[in-house]
Amino acid sequence: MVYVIIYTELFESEVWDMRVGMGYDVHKLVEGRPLILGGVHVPYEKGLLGHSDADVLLHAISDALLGAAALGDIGKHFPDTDPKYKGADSIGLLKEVRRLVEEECYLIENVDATVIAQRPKLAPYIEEMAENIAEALGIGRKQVNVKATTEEHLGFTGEGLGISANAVCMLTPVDNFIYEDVLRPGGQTGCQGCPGCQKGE
Ligand SMILES: Nc1ccn([C@@H]2O[C@H](COP(=O)(O)O)[C@@H](O)[C@H]2O)c(=O)n1
Ligand SMILES: C[C@@]1(CO)OP(=O)(O)OP(=O)(O)OC[C@H]1O
Repeated sequence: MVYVIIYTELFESEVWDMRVGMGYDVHKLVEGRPLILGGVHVPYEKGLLGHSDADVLLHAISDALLGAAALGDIGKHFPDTDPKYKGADSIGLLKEVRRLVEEECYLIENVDATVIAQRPKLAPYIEEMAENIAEALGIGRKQVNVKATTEEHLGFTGEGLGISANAVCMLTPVDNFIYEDVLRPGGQTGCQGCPGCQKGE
């Protein structure tokens, strides 16, 4: 009962500030470049063109996270005019996005993303992509979902001219977990009782 009352008060007092974010990115497919998606080198006759490694999936996820934390977008933090990011490994950029999000005292609840590619078949690589993303973000494997779809030969992705990706995420302020933990009957898990991430595991 106390649990319900305090939770109701949290909702009413705006402390319960969950945030959603969405991200979208697209890169052109060209010959002579490796195809990197979710930090996985996917064997294919073409790769994505970009200033960085052009990992369209990680860029969409980065933008979703930055959006949820009201931190702008990937281009603001890693400008494509900066030689520092030439050929950049987007897993490293995603880790930096995580740092920025955590600096704002948010925990990442989940990430869900879709890669839109007519070819190649991505199913064999999806698990490794999700594992890479979970590791870079310091969250559990079950907090990440990656999907792939074709666009039924329609439009620029359907014609194989490029690959795009969409992502959404949810963040929770660290505060909520402190309140939840105080109220949680029984045991405590994770760092100092915080159940929000796997940092201590
Ligand atoms: N590049 C892709 C695209 C799709 N898949 C998998 O195939 C399923 C069916 O795709 P549709 O576009 O016909 O809906 C999809 O759910 C994916 O599992 C893939 O592996 N690689
Ligand atoms: C990460 C960056 C760095 O140049 O990568 P790009 O390969 O330029 O990719 P894009 O998604 O067009 O923009 C994001 C850039 O900030």
